[in-house]
Amino acid sequence: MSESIIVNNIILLLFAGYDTSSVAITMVIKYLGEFPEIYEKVLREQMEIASSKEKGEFLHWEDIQKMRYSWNVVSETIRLLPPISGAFREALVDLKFEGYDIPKGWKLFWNAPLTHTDPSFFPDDSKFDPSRFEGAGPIPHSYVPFGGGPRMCLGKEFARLEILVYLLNIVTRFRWNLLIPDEKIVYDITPTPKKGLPIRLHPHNA
Ligand code: HEM
Repeated sequence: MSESIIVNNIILLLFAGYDTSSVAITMVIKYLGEFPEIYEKVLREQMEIASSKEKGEFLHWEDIQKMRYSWNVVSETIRLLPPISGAFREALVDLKFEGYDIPKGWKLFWNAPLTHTDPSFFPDDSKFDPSRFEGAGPIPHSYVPFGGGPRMCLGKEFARLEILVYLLNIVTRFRWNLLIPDEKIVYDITPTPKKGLPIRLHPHNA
């Protein structure tokens, strides 16, 4: 393997493993700032888990499994603002799709934001509604923030762990408000708040 391929793989791993989760956390902060009633539900769930711990006791795997509502909120966040907008696949055979002929060997880009806002899968698609993920949740391949198939994100469970642990730590300490309500989000590879999403933190015990 050439040095440039090794360097490229390392850079990709750093991006895949760091920017994606940090963008997801940023967007959760945005939505929780926008929807105080959803923040309250997350706080209640996280407080229940935090208060079941002795002082200084670490979180356990079972605690993460109890963060169901919180994960539904994260899932809805990355439905509306997926950290990665898609990836490439190669057509292994000639195929037809929606009236288009796609020859074998062509490269295709599957698009997460478009898939996630298809109203036949997600009625009232622009509404932030974590209850979409209750029960069986969306049908397979209609929800693809981590991709799908054999090349699906291999860091998904690690990402879930770090996002939920972060959420517990911030929500049990602070409320916050967004200093620029309706701040524009642009896709600059990943979704990026135009002005850096400034917030004001309010400690619970102030
Ligand atoms: C919210 C966080 C994350 C999101 C939304 C995300 C999303 C994705 C997506 C969409 C793909 C392409 C999958 C496909 O083509 O089907 C991918 C691939 C990948 N992700 Fe993630 N990812 C996240 C976190 C992570 C983390 C934390 C790591 C590593 C610690 C990681 C490592 C990778 C790697 C190595 C691949 C390439 C897998 C392959 O080609 O076989 N990701 N990710």
